[in-house]
Order: sequence, then structure tokens, then C-alpha cells
Amino acid sequence: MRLSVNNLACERGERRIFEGVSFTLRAGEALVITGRNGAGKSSLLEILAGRLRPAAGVILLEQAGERTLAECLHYVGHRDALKAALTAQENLAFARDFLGSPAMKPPEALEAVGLAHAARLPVAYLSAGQRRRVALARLLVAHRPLWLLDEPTSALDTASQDILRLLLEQHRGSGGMIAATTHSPLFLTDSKEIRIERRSPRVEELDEEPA
Ligand SMILES: Nc1ncnc2c1ncn2[C@@H]1O[C@H](COP(=O)(O)OP(=O)(O)OP(=O)(O)O)[C@@H](O)[C@H]1O
Repeated sequence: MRLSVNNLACERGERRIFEGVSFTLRAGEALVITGRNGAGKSSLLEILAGRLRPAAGVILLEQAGERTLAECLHYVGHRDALKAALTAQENLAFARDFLGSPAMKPPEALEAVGLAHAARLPVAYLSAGQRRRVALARLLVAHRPLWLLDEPTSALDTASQDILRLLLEQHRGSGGMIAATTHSPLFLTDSKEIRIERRSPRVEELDEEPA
């Protein structure tokens, strides 16, 4: 499987955020996306996830058989997208049913992120780092080759970051692909890196900035 991204551009609120972004990602590869605040890292992931339309460029997933790009990816954004009233286990059971291609059962996935003890607690009672770990456990309950992760280490303590790194390396080891935005090193072996530079504003855009 191969993801090819060619000359991608992004506009938000009628402003060009970035342009000319190209990369390829093959089975087993990880791409780390860096850049300053507001450069467009999250926007790039949203475009890849099909949540935002690109202003220009082509995204192609090859050797995916009958599956569309949307069917091949997991997206974990800034917001953990969990249902607060449901328990951690119920959230994962819902995701497993909804996403198809079931993989680990919810208790196993929670065990893998060190949260077995919190399985029956409503997500509303969990800490930010625990919620993040439930969101990451969602990656494990359904087989999807491409993981799109927006600052996956945010709110994680060092032990949880180690667990995450292990899960990412295991996913790559089984032929998975990862694209992750980050402000701090992920310490993945042989990862590719792309730095998103926000396009310089035009003079007329500068005039629009508030004084
Ligand atoms: N819904 C939106 N409407 C208009 N502009 C938006 C919207 N969402 C984001 N933007 C703008 O797009 C730009 C890129 O935002 P984005 O969140 O992709 O950056 P980022 O590189 O992920 O930043 P950070 O490192 O702070 O998370 C920012 O200037 C932001 O204000």
C-alpha cells in the first residue's frame, strides 16, 4: 500500500495556509509533521482524513484493493471524540462495531494502553491523559492501515508515551502507515519528517490583520 500526496494546498477562512506539500508514505513508514503553531499541521491531517477539502493537489492511495482512503484510515484529532456518558469499554465497543474490520476486543485494547482498571468508568470521570489513552485504544479495536494522529502525545505522561511509541512501532512492523503531527520528538525509528511552513501572507492580507 502507498499513499502519495502531491502539491497539496490548504485554505481556511479564504486564506491560503500552505501550499506545495508533497510526500509519499509506504507500508511500514511513519511521517512526522512539524511546524509552528498555526502552520497548518492539523489542517493537513484533516485534509488527509477527508474532513477538509484541499484547495489544490492530489491524494492517492494505491494498492488498497476495493477500499477507499476513508475506509483505510483512523483519525485521532485534538478532541478525543469520545462519548462522555459511556464507559471506556463501551466507547471502544461502539467504535469496534462502527468501524468494521474488528481487531482487539475492548478489554484487550484497554489493557494495551494500561487502562484495564478504568474500563467501567464513564469517560467523563477520566483525566485528560486517560481519555487520550482511550482515544488511542480505538486504533487497536479496528484494523486500519493508515493512522492519522494529531499530537498523539499531548496529555500523556512519559510512561504512556513509551506505550504509545511501542504501539506505533508494532503497527509499522505489521505494515501499517502513520502520519503524526507533533511539537515534541516521537523517537520513532527511521521516520520521515515534513515541516509545514505557513505561506507568507500577501500585503493585502497583512492589511486585514487587526491593529
Ligand atoms: N475552521 C477554521 N476556520 C478558519 N480558519 C481556521 C479554522 N481552523 C483553523 N484555522 C486556521 O488555520 C491555520 C492553521 O491551523 P492548524 O490548526 O491547522 O495549525 P497547526 O499547525 O495544527 O497549529 P498548532 O501547532 O497550534 O496546533 C490557523 O491560522 C488557524 O487559525
